[in-house]
Amino acid sequence: MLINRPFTSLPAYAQLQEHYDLMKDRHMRDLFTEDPSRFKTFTRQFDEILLDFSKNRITSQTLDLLLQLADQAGLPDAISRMFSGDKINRTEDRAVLHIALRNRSNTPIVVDGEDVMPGINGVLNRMKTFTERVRSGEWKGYTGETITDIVNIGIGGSDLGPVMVTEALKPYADDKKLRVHFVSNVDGVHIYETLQRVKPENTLFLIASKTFTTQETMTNAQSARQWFLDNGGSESDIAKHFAALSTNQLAVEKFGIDPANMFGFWDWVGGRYSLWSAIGLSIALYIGFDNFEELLAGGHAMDEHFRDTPTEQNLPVLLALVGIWYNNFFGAQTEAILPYDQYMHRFAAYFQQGDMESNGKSVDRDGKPVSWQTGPIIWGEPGTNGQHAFYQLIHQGTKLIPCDFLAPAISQRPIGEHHTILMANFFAQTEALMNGKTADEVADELRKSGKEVDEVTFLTPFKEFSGNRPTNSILFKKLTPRTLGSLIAMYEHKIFTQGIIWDIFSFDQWGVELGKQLASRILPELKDDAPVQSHDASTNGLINAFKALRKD
Ligand SMILES: O=P(O)(O)OC[C@H]1O[C@H](O)[C@@H](O)[C@@H](O)[C@@H]1O
Repeated sequence: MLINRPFTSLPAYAQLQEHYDLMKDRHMRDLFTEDPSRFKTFTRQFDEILLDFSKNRITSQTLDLLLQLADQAGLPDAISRMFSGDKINRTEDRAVLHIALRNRSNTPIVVDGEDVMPGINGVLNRMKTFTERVRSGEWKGYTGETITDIVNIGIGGSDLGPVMVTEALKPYADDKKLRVHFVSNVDGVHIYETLQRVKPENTLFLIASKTFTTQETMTNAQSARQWFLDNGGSESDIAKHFAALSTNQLAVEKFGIDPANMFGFWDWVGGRYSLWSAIGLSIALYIGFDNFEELLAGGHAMDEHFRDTPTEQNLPVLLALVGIWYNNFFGAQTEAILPYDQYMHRFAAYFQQGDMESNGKSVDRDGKPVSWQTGPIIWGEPGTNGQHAFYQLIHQGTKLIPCDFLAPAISQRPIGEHHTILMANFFAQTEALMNGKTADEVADELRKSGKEVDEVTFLTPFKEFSGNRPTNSILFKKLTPRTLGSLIAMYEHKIFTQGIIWDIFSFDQWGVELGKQLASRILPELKDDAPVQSHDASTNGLINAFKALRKD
């Protein structure tokens, strides 16, 4: 059993509340002036990743109290339970072992009396052989031609991870062996547009679904299958063009996919943590198996750091605690993830699911409603695009938005001065958010530019920046597969840590069920034009309006 003590009853919680009263009006500008070694105090290094969390509204005392909070919530024990295969996902009665998928040291991890590592290594070996056969051209389609295009059909965790990683690691696919495409939305537009770009004889479809029952994925998979049959392929050719990534062998066989083309995983892999499993096959095909292994190695290195490093040096724990400070004491509702790397343009979208599906919960581990805030709203876009879109609100709006800035020191595409300019923006933004610009500075500038006294008085409040807006800076050498693996695992463990401290279950996702159930109830009602009356007035009204509108 995990320790579950209501978050607000932890002794450090009350101390942090008192401490918040002392901190809430303190400006980071003053904290930096008072402590010249602040950068040193609040930076940590892991491999080629530097975390600078000095631009936060914290002092050493804040950090001490937050660390006590983690300790009192039983974090060290929770970590060891996860790593040892305990069934910490209680509402689904499952272990949580995405860490086993990337356990490159191969130490046994036992679930229900069985070491899971041989099974994991077996699937990895099959993925490797398959990847090499397809990439080398040895695997032939039904006309004898090689495969040029991979279409991954999946949604949620069976889509977002592979999309994010294949985008982030595009430079590692420079050998242009294969193109990858992703179809997720049940909107027919998505599969239509994708199929426009591929030919049946050169295309390999990966049907990616943990359950193999997800309506969107099954609908898209059936349409892909039909398209294949309508455009030259036959039933007996399916085996050359369809593979399944799933835990559900029966459903895979029922669909008509050769079990030899099925890559399995296990119920202890959560969908949003599954890119490390067979769900990552599109990644391996795209960047090659060696690079996929490097990704796993990076994740594993972060796992060891998370498990073995004292909390005050532990990157995921520190990120989690700083997040809790704003979420639960300053009342911040959201967190922005802002990668200054165009290849990471789906990183925030990926962790939208990672974080919000994990910690978007409102009952504690005893099933009682929580009286404190849990998971934040996660959002973000790559810099510098965000700067010209929504940063105005981050700088001068009424909301406090803690931001993570991420950037590589070395660009994958060093062209002229681009990267230096990009990084100048990165540093300028975090500096501006911290320092702001005082009324005196603004007025002085206006006077120097020749403005009259009245104009200076009028304009000053609009041009003033309060500053004191928190950021973490995460700087790394280069976006290699290994570093990306570590960054992903770092955020995964941040989410885990917060879930433990908030006393919630982070590995189930019951909240996605109701909408699914209702959609399957409504679907038959949409098949004819008869008016419906079985719902509330709004839903009836909308369905009936839709039925009227769709008649041309
Ligand atoms: O891989 P599957 O089973 O198709 O599930 C796809 C997605 O479905 C639901 O939205 C949730 O359960 C997600 O966590 C999951 O990633």
